[in-house]
Amino acid sequence: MLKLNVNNEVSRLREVVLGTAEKNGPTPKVEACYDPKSIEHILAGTYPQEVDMIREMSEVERVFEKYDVKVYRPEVIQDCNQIFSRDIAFVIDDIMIEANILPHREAEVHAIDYIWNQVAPDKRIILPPECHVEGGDVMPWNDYVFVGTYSGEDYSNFITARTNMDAVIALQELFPNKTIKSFELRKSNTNPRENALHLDCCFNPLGKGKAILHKNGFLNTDEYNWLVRFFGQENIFEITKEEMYQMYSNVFSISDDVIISERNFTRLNTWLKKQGFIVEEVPYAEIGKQEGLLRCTTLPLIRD
Ligand SMILES: NC(=[NH2+])NCCC[C@H](N)C(=O)O
Repeated sequence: MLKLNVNNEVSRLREVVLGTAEKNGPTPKVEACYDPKSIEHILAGTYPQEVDMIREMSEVERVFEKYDVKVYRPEVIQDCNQIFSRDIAFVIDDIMIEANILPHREAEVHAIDYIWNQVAPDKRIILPPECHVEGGDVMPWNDYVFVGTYSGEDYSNFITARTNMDAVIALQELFPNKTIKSFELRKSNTNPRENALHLDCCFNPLGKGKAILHKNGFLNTDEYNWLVRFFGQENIFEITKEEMYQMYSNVFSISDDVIISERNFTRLNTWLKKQGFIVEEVPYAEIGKQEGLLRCTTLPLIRD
């Protein structure tokens, strides 16, 4: 049996799922895409190649090996995009919740059934079907769980809106001892610079009390300000619209002081090092073309 344990985003990582770009298939048609950044790259002829993405992900695997982190990969499904493992399930405390993911991505979920089946049955949860939720929107943070959502009446028009209020309420019922704190995110199906696809596209809590934040990703200023107060203004690394587009907030913490980041994120990496973090820099720019980065490709199972 797998004894899961994830209470926050930064405690020392022991076991993790890393997505895969194997057999990702050819460049998709625009109509088959579910985020505006992928569409942009298809139209520009710069959509990432499978070989390049496989190479980038193996660099991340190498970093995990260096830190003695056990890595699981999803079972490969022919012609299926399985890069963003973050969204297919998530762990809070010792409970694994299978995501009620965008129907386009449904097939991805069962590629980790072999992990799911190792979790004690009373620790596996599937929320009712009306609860839409993806792991990129869910961040356990000790007594809190931060959740990105969109509750506009036009929710169903947004293929970029993945987590609804039904899920927020269901999570609160599931974890009565935690505070589920939700944040309304800005959504755009067409402009990636105005689209916070998931909470981890505009916010990431780090070790040492620090956090990365992008104000425009939030629809509600009070909710943004709540985070600023929670972490303290002096601990926030505020990113620009362009940096959000580059996925600066989507780094991944192996521990309180070790962070995996993209090697071209110069302004961020310089700041992180100045704060005393060890920054493991990897090439991930090809992965980034599909509106996800390091946090999105990982699904932590066990942290200390
Ligand atoms: N946790 C995340 N931010 N995941 C990014 C997923 C990106 C993927 N193209 C999608 O639209 O679903």
